[in-house]
Amino acid sequence: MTEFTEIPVIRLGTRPDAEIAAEFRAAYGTTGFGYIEDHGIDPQLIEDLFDASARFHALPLEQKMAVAAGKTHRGYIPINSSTDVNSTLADVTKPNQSASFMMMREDAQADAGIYLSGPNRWPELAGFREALEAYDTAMRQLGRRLMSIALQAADVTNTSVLSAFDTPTTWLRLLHYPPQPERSPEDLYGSAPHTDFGCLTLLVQDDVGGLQVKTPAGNWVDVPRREGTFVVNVGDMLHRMSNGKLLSTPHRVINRSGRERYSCPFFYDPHVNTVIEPLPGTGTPKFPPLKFADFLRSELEAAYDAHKPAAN
Ligand SMILES: O=C(O)CCC(=O)C(=O)O
Ligand SMILES: [Fe+2]
Repeated sequence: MTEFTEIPVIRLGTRPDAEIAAEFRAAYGTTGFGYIEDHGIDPQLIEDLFDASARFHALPLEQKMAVAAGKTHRGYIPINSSTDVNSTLADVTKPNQSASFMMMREDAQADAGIYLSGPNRWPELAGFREALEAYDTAMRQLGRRLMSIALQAADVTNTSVLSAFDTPTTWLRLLHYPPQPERSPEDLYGSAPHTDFGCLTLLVQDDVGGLQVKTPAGNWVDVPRREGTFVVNVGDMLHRMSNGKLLSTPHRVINRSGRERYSCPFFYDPHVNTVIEPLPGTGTPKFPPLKFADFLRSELEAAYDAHKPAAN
């Protein structure tokens, strides 16, 4: 694998997809991360989202716990309630030092045949739901465009898998990282080393910093905010679909800035009942087929207290 020292920048705009796909292939075949600029998302939507996030996290704990996330993974996920024990990247024993609000796809009701389906849990906070829904709608379009580019980048010859994104699995996560004490233990993380488990992650963050990406040689490269861009990375499912051509790169967050840090990743994934396998055109399959729901269940049950089989 090729060592890297910085995160590449890819401009979308109105350039032909084939041109963008070539750059995508170069970036995601080596770093697995990129800054995507000229992406067409209205900056006002992002401003409103951060405003909604700050107002939510500032609520009294009791009000946040009133919308605590359960087995459908929607609502408030308090600090110290998830530990990346499945990580093969570090011996993770301490829970992540972050709290978050999770919005997923809005389903009228939970369907037993569709893992994680159900309605969102909304706090009583003026304009909150509206801000998240407007952002989610815009991001789905960008996610879809980037998925299509990613498939071209991986030489996929039959793109019928895109229909698995007609009813996508989406996760909009409003993360809050309190400052970690200067002298906190080495293995205490805002977010422990991990890879993302889905297809694409599109992240906006404030200017506090703390996100780092691991290089093949084991170095950690900082990924600071770059104005007007999203940090976009490939997850484990797209890695498999591309037959390993696009990389799902380990990353982590350590907030030793002394300041509060806010970030908002949007995860764009296929329907949970999709079978994930190397796609036509990508070569001799290096991965066996896998149902996305089965993979998600094992990941969430291992990491999140609310998903442990004994929890309700
Ligand atoms: O907060 C960040 O910058 C990254 C968060 C992250 O890696 C995740 O939620 O998967
Ligand atoms: Fe991540």
